[in-house]
Amino acid sequence: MMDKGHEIDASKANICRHLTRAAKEIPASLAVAVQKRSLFGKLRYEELTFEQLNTDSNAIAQALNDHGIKRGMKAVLMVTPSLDFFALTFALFKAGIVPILVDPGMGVKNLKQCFDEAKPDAFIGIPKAHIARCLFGWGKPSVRRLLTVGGNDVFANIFGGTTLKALLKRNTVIKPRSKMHQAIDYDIAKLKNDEMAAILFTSGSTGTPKGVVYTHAMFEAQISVLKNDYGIAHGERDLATFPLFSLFGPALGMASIVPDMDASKPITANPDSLFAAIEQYQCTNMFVNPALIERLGKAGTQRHKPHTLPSIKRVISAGAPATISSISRFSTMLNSGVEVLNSYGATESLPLTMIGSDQLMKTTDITDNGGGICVGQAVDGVDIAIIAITDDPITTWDETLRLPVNQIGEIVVKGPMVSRAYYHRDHATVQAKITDGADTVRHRMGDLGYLDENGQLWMCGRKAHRVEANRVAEASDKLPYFSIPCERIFNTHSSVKRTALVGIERNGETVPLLCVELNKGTSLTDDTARNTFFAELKTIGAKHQQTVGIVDFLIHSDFPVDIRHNAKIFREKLAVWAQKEGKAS
Ligand SMILES: Nc1ncnc2c1ncn2[C@@H]1O[C@H](COP(=O)(O)OP(=O)(O)OP(=O)(O)O)[C@@H](O)[C@H]1O
Repeated sequence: MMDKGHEIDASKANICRHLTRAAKEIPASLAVAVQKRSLFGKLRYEELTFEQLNTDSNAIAQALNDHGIKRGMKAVLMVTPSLDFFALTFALFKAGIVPILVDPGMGVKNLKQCFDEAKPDAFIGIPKAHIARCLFGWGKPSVRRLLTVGGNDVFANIFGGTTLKALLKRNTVIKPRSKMHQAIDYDIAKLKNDEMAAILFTSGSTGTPKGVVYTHAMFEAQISVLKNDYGIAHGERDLATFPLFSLFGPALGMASIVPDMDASKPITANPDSLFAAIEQYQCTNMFVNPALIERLGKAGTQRHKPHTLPSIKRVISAGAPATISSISRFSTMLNSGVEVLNSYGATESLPLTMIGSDQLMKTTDITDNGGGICVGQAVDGVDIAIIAITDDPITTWDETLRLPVNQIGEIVVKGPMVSRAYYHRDHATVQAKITDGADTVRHRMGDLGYLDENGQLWMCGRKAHRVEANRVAEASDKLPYFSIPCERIFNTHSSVKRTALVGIERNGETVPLLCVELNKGTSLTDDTARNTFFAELKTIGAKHQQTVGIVDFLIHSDFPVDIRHNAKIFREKLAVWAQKEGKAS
């Protein structure tokens, strides 16, 4: 499913071809705008056209080569979204240098592990990233080249590198940045379709983050989906709140408008900055994760005069499950007919399925009754199969592995955006990949779900979060307890904000236990109130086959969740806590 009409030659893959084409076809159009908030709160914007972005990235690619960072090397990129971030990333791709992209929100320990595994040759970062690199010894054994983005020469000298500005000045062919926007040619590296183009780390919600090997063919497939399935066209403007997705903008001929926010902590974003950026550039598209949908929806609707977003034609939500209530609230700011498109996927393969908000609303009843979360139909070119649940590796694909419709199992995907391996994680690769013929690899998502008779995928939680407990006699089957279906049943109680299912050991047996976070303002002050509440939960649980036997409850004041999405509950941590809290209710 390559870009229809633009089939790429297997020996000439490089997504930068889209940028060079846009620079020729729409040179003066806006490619990137970055919002900055001054100390006094005033907003201003820095901009690049497609021609400028193309020229800047050519110049930087040449300067990187002159600095000794060359094709095939790996470079950590820890630069906050800025004009430099865009120009640098495209420069790395143009030069065939492999960027290593990590989510800084994953924590210091995980970051160290990522860098130890990825063995970077170069480290490119803002001053803060270099300070952390020195403090924690990130990449120490392998890094030979350092580059500081922002900051000054004195700082760079202390931390052992040079600044991007100095590098560009030193290069005799290239003018300083302010005068840089003049034609500079660079011979773009042509990578084989299966050659490593980037390493992207997963967020590590079920363990240590894993480095996913990306190829240009995968990026090409993602661009095709965004064009064909999502209908993104040249000339659009995107409010880009996720750095990686913001890079696709210029490759799609769409301007990326980057708001002033910490992309690794979306819930700390100032909604007014985002609304101002949308207004300023009349954005047509928004790429936001569920945490931001929640934050913006609340901020926009809970004010004297509710905010509206009339320029927006499409909202893409991805990365974690969004709640129907937050989508409904957010949608009141949109023109009628504009939908929030919910995407399902993972770092290893994205996007895989999509469902519009109108259709999603109609699935509420099934979700509330334990049918899982509907994540929609597969996008063009993706094949979804459900296989029996096992933690064992599966080496070779066989069609007989497919389970029939409506049966819950592990979600397995095949398609051009599906990665083939983890970087230097052979064990994880064996656990997650299934060979299918000579060239194809299927990816086991580590998620559970089922396909219905209309080909819609329903997500039932992570495989690692299922609870294999002995079912009580009333249960009609011997299935494990699945996290999302069970939790969504209990979440219907009006005092519940969210719940998390865990397994605890009691008298040598695994017992399902439900951790409960109460709605803000709800407190159960005495034992009577608590017992009444637990009795109500028990009644709800007893009504559904999926939850029969869940009779242990614990109230937790604030669930541990990932910083980026504020939605991925760390059930592993809760399980340890619940085990200690012991015999509840
Ligand atoms: N629309 C969605 N609805 C429900 N869950 C989703 C959705 N989109 C993504 N997810 C969840 O997020 C996961 C992908 O997240 P990501 O690639 O960031 O890594 P992670 O799974 O959080 O980390 P790790 O694999 O290291 O544990 C999916 O496998 C799925 O569990």
